[in-house]
Amino acid sequence: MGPVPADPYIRFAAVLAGLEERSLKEQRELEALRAQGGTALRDRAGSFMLDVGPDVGQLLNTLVRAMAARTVVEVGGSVGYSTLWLGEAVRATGGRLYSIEVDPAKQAEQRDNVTEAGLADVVELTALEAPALVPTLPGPIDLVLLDHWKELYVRDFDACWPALRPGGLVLADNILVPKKNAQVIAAYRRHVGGVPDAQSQVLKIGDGVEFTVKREARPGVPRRPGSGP
Ligand SMILES: C[S@@+](CC[C@H](N)C(=O)[O-])C[C@H]1O[C@@H](n2cnc3c(N)ncnc32)[C@H](O)[C@@H]1O
Repeated sequence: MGPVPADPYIRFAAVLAGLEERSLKEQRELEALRAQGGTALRDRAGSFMLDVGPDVGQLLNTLVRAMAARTVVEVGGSVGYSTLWLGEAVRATGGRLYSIEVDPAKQAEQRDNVTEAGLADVVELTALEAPALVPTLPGPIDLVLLDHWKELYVRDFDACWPALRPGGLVLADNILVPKKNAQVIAAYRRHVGGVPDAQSQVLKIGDGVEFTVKREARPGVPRRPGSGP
């Protein structure tokens, strides 16, 4: 590594660019494995970044800034691509990002990337799963990103929801792609659609992101039509 640039944004952008280059290469490898068929893809899938991509990454950064989010939870940090986008924004809001990654090899890479991007002081990396982490947080959560194994979305939505502030957001990635998750994603959307103070909408960005905002409590007022699937 050469001399560390003084401007924190340049450090962040340089690490991000390296990860985007790696992601493009990995997408070509993933396509080749998919074409091979059998278990080739399943056997190797755990070693890929599987990142949200630049459009969703930038959206995450914009939302944290626009909401002045101070407590942000990421479930599924991988090697740190979305972590960097969220982390750069919480540095601007004076907040803190809690990023969960349960794979030790990925978390080690994530730590290197977060440190190299100059974000180690605002990003807390943990292997505590969401139901264990949430009770330890210092205050209400402003924003949650769910981007881990899809069969855990319901469990971890339920872990975060009671701690989310009114007006807070849960974002769930991979709502439209890959199609192999369609059933488990449909079950997640049905679950969230049944939560009385939740209002959801899917955006066709990246692999499809469901936004779920926590509505303010208004006893006796029925849920808005069209909220949820
Ligand atoms: C799709 S990748 C995350 C990509 C990342 N958000 C990005 O944009 O770079 C999913 C990650 O979730 C992690 N994971 C699996 N189960 C988890 C759990 N219970 N809690 C947190 N992360 C988990 C996997 O190890 C994997 O690295």
